[in-house]
Amino acid sequence: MASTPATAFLHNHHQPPPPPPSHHHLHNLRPSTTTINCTSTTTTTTTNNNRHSTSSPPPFTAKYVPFNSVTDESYSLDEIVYRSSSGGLLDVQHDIDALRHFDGKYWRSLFDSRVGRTAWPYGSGVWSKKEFVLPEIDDDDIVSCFEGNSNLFWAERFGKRNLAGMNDLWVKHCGISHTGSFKDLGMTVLVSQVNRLRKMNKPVVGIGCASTGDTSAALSAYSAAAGIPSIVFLPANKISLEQLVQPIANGAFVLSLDTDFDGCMKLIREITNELPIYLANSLNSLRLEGQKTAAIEILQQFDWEVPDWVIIPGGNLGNIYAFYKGFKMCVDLGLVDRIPRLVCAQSANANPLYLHYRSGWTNFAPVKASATFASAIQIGDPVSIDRAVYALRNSDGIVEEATEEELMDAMSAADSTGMFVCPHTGVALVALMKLRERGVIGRTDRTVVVSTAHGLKFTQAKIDYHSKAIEGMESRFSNSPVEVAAEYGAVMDVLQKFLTKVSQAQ
Ligand SMILES: Cc1ncc(COP(=O)(O)O)c(C=O)c1O
Ligand SMILES: N[C@@H](CCOP(=O)(O)O)C(=O)O
Repeated sequence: MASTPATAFLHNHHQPPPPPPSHHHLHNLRPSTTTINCTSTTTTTTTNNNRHSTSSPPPFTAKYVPFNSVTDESYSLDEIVYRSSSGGLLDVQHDIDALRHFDGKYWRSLFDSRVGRTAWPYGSGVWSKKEFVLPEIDDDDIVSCFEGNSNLFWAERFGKRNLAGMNDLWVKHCGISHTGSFKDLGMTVLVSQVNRLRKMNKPVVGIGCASTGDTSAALSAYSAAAGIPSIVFLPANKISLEQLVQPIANGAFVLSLDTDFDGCMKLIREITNELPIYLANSLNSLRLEGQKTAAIEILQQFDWEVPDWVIIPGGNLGNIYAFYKGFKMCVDLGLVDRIPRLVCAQSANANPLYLHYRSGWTNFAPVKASATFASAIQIGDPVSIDRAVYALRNSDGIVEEATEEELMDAMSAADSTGMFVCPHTGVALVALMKLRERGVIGRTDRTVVVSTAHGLKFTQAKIDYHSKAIEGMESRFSNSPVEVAAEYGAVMDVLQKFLTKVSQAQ
């Protein structure tokens, strides 16, 4: 493996020069396949002997274009722009012809060669796919916490017990991550690009977002790592304490606003148009470039076999499109030959996409989202509605919804098989159960449920469930602590009863 130890510390300039321990140096090594540098024009060979081009590849590039529209309009990624000239969404478009200079086998081997390594920045699950993400950024400008590479967990017991023997069920734990949600995947890309823009003296004083708790946590952590001020707009009393403490601890400027997420989103859009604050919500298509790597990672974890179904909880609806985009790019570049069917799962209390789907995609109307235990998806007017509809229509997709009782039961049932998932994952599990019951998803279909946040962010919801404190909810999987006197006899008594009960059940 080629390394540049003498200059290695330069590649992680947010940290002090490295002390002697070798792991710090390792963390900053250049990649082993430096020959596929994003701007390389030299003859290319690889260390793994896959198909390689003997002619010079053109540089890999990407730009903003209007989303799903045929036009000449485009913008450099170094411009500060969130909307097309007609006010529509933007998309990051890669030079696919340049990437096609290499075949699918080449890209698969390259990405596989980077997994689990410490070479800066390719050890990150996002930056291991740098050429598909932000090909032109300098490695020194990247702000990464080595996000991604999350566990794709075989949910064997949940499948057997709760889905009548479904045996090829997987949970992609995107929430087991630096700040506890999938938002890290997109935020590393956005904050890295802002870091670059600031070095170019572009007018960015801080980065801002509206949030239901996870975007704000990721934004404040990555901004703090880069030394960039962050500003977060939170709907007062609508996010969990664990989520609230994250931006506070990371030193963000936190505004608690007497409105809901949709109200915060409207305000941040207006304010980022006026002040030198860069918008970090997924309206900004840069975020989706990072989030799409979760889809590529799933393919990689299945040795580049394509699952039949991927089920994703949806709120502001950027992520469902990010997954579509990741899968589609792998088809376009020959890494795989098809995409999975996508399912978007919503809380019945915040279900504008579900209603739109049920209307046959005829008329979209925002809703007033009401309180839900899946609080991070309490969103009634999703900014990425057009992206979501596009993703679902092009993947033969389905939208499902889950009631409060359904989602809490599903979350708790999953926890009782050894997971510790968030309520949003509960929403996705309900969608799976409904589609299995209707026979849409088959018993042997390979299915991935995307778990979007860490369960530890939602402890109050779990405590309320297990203590049967939720009005009108049976809490059928509750498991509350037994209060018992600290005496040998009392403890023996309850334990004997417990052991009798469990042996009868076995
Ligand atoms: C935990 C969690 N799950 C799911 C979502 C939905 O993602 P998206 O807004 O991209 O649809 C969000 C945020 O909205 C979230 O924070
Ligand atoms: N759940 C999100 C809502 C905002 O979504 P975004 O992807 O558009 O930033 C959050 O955690 O804030």
